[in-house]
Amino acid sequence: MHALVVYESMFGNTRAVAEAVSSGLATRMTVDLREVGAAPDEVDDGVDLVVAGGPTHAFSMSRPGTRRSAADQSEGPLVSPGRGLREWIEAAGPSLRGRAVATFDTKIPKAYLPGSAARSALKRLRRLGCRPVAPAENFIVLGTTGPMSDGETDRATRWGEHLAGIELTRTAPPRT
Ligand SMILES: Cc1cc2nc3c(=O)[nH]c(=O)nc-3n(C[C@H](O)[C@H](O)[C@H](O)COP(=O)(O)O)c2cc1C
Repeated sequence: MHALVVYESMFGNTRAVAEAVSSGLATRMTVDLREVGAAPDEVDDGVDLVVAGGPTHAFSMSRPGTRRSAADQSEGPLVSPGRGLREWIEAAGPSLRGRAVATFDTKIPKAYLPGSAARSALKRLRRLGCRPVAPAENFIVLGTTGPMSDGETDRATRWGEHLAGIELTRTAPPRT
């Protein structure tokens, strides 16, 4: 079983979540972890599960303008200086059809900031003919540049373990 984990991150928080999810998946699967700029536009046939995550920007997945705004708020180079998750999903779309997928995001838990990159990504993936294996998952940051809320990376590892379990169960050959 093989998983592809694709993440977008401005300040490093979503990258930390993606690494933790990957370590959870790796308890039962081989894992290829890719920053979105280095993710393949043509997803290999051998990939059993695609997990995609990014930061919530303006209630959804990032856009060029929100990434420029993030760059203005950053003291150093961005983790994902190029394209975002939205653009990767569009590019990889044809090769994602029929795949098992799960999505996650990072976001600030404020009532005046509804919306979720993970939910938007899952909606788009479903329209492309993908098969979601879990609800969109949010991981909490305490401010725009972080840090992650206490315990969130551990929870991300457990979520990765959970996903690996779902996928293994669903694709296990029938008992004879
Ligand atoms: C331009 C911009 C817009 C944002 N909009 C939202 C939002 O609508 N809802 C939210 O919960 N967080 C929002 N945030 C906070 C991001 O979710 C936060 O920066 C991100 O989770 C940090 O992850 P990263 O270090 O991987 O980029 C926004 C951040 C930026 C820079």
